[in-house]
Amino acid sequence: MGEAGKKKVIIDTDPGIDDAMAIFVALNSPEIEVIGLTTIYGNVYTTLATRNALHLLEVAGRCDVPVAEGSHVTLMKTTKLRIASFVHGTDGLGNQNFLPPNGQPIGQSAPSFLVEQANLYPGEVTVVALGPLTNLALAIEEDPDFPKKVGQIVILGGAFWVNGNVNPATEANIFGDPEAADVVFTCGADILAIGINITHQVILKDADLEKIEKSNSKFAQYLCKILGLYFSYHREAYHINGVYLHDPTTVIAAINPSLLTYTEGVVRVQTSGITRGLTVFDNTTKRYAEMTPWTGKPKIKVAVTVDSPAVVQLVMDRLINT
Ligand SMILES: O=c1[nH]cnc2c1ncn2[C@@H]1O[C@H](CO)[C@@H](O)[C@H]1O
Repeated sequence: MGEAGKKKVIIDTDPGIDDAMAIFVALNSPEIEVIGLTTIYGNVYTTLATRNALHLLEVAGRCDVPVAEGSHVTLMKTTKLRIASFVHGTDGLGNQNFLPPNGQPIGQSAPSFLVEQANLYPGEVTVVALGPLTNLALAIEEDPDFPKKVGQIVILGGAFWVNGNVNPATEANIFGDPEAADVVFTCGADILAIGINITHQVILKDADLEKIEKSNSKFAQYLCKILGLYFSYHREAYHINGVYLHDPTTVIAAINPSLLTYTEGVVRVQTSGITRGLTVFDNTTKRYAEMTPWTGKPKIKVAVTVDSPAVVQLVMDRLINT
């Protein structure tokens, strides 16, 4: 049943510790109605992403939210995937080995679910994409009018004007399926890309974790169990006493875009060579002498600044006050 006045949101997710935080923030945000989760590989394989999505909905007491399983392979049908279990644990949720969920995904595939919902509520569905963009590229393949029917796509992906987190060139979600990312970025939909140039400014610190530990909220209690591994990974890999809030920041961008600023231009994705997965932004101010692969492609919004304290505060509020 639709909830009047609320933005309808589908979260495409590969849970994932920061995905768990993002899903909880979304479920506890009165501005939006989460109408479904779709799953994808990235932090874990897709089968485990589906299991974790169902599990997180059970933890939240929200088994009414449908889960549609997504692609197990890239757009080019590659089965050789890069899975970030070294960031999230082999179970994707901090190596806690929770009991399997009771729920089941719906029969429909993630791309079909995305197409169906965009047709049901034209212009009204926001897709928050937290993993590689395969499901969205497949939705566009299934229905070429999907970009016109979807409301907005808010993407956690890319490293704009900064180094990547997989290698100096590329960010993990884009690296996961560069061909899909190039299809999505150039599809003509209203797209807001949140790259790690933004999310590396939004850090949940040790002191925030202590506040979460003291909270009695069910989300906070649960997150205490899974956040330890994420903190130790960041200490080791980035030498920081805190964790980057990649996925929660992206959900906040869908809820309250005024906490970020953005610029507009054309984004293409490098699909070969040592820079495979690189996101290259054309600000479209230069009139190049020749046609380029960017020429005539639709512009997207790319976030350039973020009010980090406000985002962290909002994430904390939504996790602690339940
Ligand atoms: O070092 C890393 N390698 C691969 N994936 C990472 C790393 N750090 C974070 N993430 C995961 O990739 C997305 C953001 O790029 C987030 O989902 C984050 O959890």
